[in-house]
Amino acid sequence: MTLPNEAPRLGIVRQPHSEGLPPPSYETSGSAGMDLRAALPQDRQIVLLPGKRVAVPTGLIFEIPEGFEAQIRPRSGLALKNGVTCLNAPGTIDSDYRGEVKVILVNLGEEDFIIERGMRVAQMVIAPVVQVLVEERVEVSETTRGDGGFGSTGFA
Ligand SMILES: O=c1ccn([C@H]2C[C@H](O)[C@@H](COP(=O)(O)OP(=O)(O)OP(=O)(O)O)O2)c(=O)[nH]1
Ligand SMILES: [Mg+2]
Repeated sequence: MTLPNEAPRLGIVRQPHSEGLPPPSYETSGSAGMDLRAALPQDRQIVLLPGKRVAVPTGLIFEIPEGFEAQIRPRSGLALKNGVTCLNAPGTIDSDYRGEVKVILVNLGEEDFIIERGMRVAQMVIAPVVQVLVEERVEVSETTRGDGGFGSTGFA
């Protein structure tokens, strides 16, 4: 898939344990996310027991363009088939983070879940971020909603 040359650029630096794994890429031309792979040693699996969580290494360090973030989100197939999801979804990768990106998975299913090298465990969406100035005020403007929330408009 080819993107225009002026598209924002995500820099990736590999750590040794991700050598040989395919880099993140869009699976289809309209994909919002790029899948992230588990950078485990060939001979090491993670057995994620029901109810347990783990930080899965990706072996990747990112340089996210300024003004963007990376969101780490679950894959729906793993969620539906195995009950495995990202515990902190969406995980936030700050543009100034220079450590290894990890995927925090939790097993909400009933069976053990085996994670192997190269498995696509989550997806990452690059999204624009707006940083705001915080202003302390005496009051906020009136609205029709006011302080109604948490189901105040009904459910049907
Ligand atoms: O799923 C995730 C979430 C975060 N991070 C890394 C990148 C992110 O920039 C950093 C901090 O994440 P966050 O702000 O969510 O965690 P925190 O608990 O607030 O830590 P900190 O005090 O370092 O901000 O940790 C990951 O590798 N994977
Ligand atoms: Mg933080």
